[in-house]
Amino acid sequence: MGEHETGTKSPTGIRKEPLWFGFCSPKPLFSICFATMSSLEEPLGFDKLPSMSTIDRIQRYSSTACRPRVDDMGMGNCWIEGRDCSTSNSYDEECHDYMSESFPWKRHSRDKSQGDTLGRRTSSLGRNHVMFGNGCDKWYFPEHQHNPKCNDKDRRDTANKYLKGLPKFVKIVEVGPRDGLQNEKNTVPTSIKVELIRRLVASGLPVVEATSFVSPKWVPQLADAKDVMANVCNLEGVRLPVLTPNLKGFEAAIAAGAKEVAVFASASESFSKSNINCSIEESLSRYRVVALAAKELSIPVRGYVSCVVGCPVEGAIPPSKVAYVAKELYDMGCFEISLADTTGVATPGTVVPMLDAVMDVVPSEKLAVHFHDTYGQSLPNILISLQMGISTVDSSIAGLGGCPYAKGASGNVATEDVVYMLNGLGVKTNVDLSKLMLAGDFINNHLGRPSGSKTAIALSRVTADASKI
Ligand SMILES: CC(C)(COP(=O)([O-])OP(=O)([O-])OC[C@H]1O[C@@H](n2cnc3c(N)ncnc32)[C@H](O)[C@@H]1OP(=O)([O-])[O-])[C@@H](O)C(=O)NCCC(=O)NCCSC(=O)C[C@@](C)(O)CC(=O)[O-]
Repeated sequence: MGEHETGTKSPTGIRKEPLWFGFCSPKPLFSICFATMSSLEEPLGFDKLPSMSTIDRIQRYSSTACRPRVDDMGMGNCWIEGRDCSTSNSYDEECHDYMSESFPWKRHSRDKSQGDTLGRRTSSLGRNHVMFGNGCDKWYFPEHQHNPKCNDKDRRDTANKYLKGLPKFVKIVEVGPRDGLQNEKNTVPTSIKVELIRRLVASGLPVVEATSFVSPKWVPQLADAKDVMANVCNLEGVRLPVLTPNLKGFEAAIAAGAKEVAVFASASESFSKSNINCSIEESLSRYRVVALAAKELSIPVRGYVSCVVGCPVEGAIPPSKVAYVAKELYDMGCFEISLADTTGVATPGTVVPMLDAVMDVVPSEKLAVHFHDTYGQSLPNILISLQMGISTVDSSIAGLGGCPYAKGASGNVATEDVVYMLNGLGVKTNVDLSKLMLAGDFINNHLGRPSGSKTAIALSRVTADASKI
């Protein structure tokens, strides 16, 4: 079936006007000081330590907490679980030992005062290695073995138990300029989109989905796709895929300079109809035409499956249906299939069976996950996906996004939050979090509202506090 033949079919059903879920009232702009970012930009993973003032606070708190029996504390134990600090309400030697032994930052603070060994160690470990499962040489605390009180093996075993199998590197596919901005109530000017893409690229992101070559009637926010591409298509060191719903979109994308495209199917019949105005099978026929044309030009095609867990109309989606659509996309030549929880209803409990079904038919290294954060489940969903062997994650700067055709869906998981978590896990991304936050700050300033990233909000508060000291 020819593409245009398919594309001119009369609307089959429940096409609706776009539904907007953006924020309403502009808020005061953020002005973020990054002067001290370098020491604050990473989560406290095993290889990180808090500032000395934080250590002081912890010590102060522990000293007052180590007090004699207090009725409302029940058994008279120290607030520190399992320790009996029953002798004094002053700083207690026993508790001090306990703190020294149990919390890595105590040892780190000692190291720090002894020189820059720790600094060198953390920067060499940095985000580039997963520390679990490969033997003692990669353990975070080399000094640990010299401390007779430390039970190194136990901790290694615990880390192995919970974190082994995580990938060493996660490829982040930034979808903010497309998935994020397609859902904005007010169309963002082309120049702002272009600058956002440039800033995202500058942060080290390897893939930035730039725009969509879809009908401007349905997604007017991205009607400037051609102009956006004209300004970014020559950026180096990054891949800039664009969405193409049919051959018309594909041809326009290639003419505009796109070197990679993405097609988007759905595991929900209803969502397929409301999003692209055709059935799942019709969409797959269109995409086969696109995939064929792309193959002739050696253009890589990414495939999306939407509604992989739930659909706003149909409710729960069976994993077998997701697997079917994913396999069809894979078989037609998509080099990667992104599994999208369009409305953000997934939890790890539903992600596992869905991924399990898809992995039966598509290799895990060809899969990506794409979570929306409607219920705040994105990070646990990503973590469980990584544990299951996924190493490509879609996310959106500042948590921008949503789908005009998915009522109630909130933005994508924020890229800053994903990078922060991966940094904390020691998983490499090659993304510079402080530069990423500058990109987020840039678009938030333009949109006139705070970031949708918890990490960005927290780090900007911390830096603001630090700048007052
Ligand atoms: C698929 C169509 C085009 C069908 O649109 P249609 O109206 O059903 O079909 P049509 O083929 O009859 O076309 C109607 C008009 O659009 C034009 N047209 C046709 N194709 C194109 C094109 N490529 N670019 C520009 N114009 C196009 C076509 O030429 C015609 O123009 P007219 O004669 O009326 O002047 C339309 O429904 C559409 O553009 N849908 C896109 C919807 C969209 O972008 N949704 C958001 C994507 S997000 C998503 O899917 C989820 C994802 C990926 O983010 C993952 C997740 O979280 O789930």
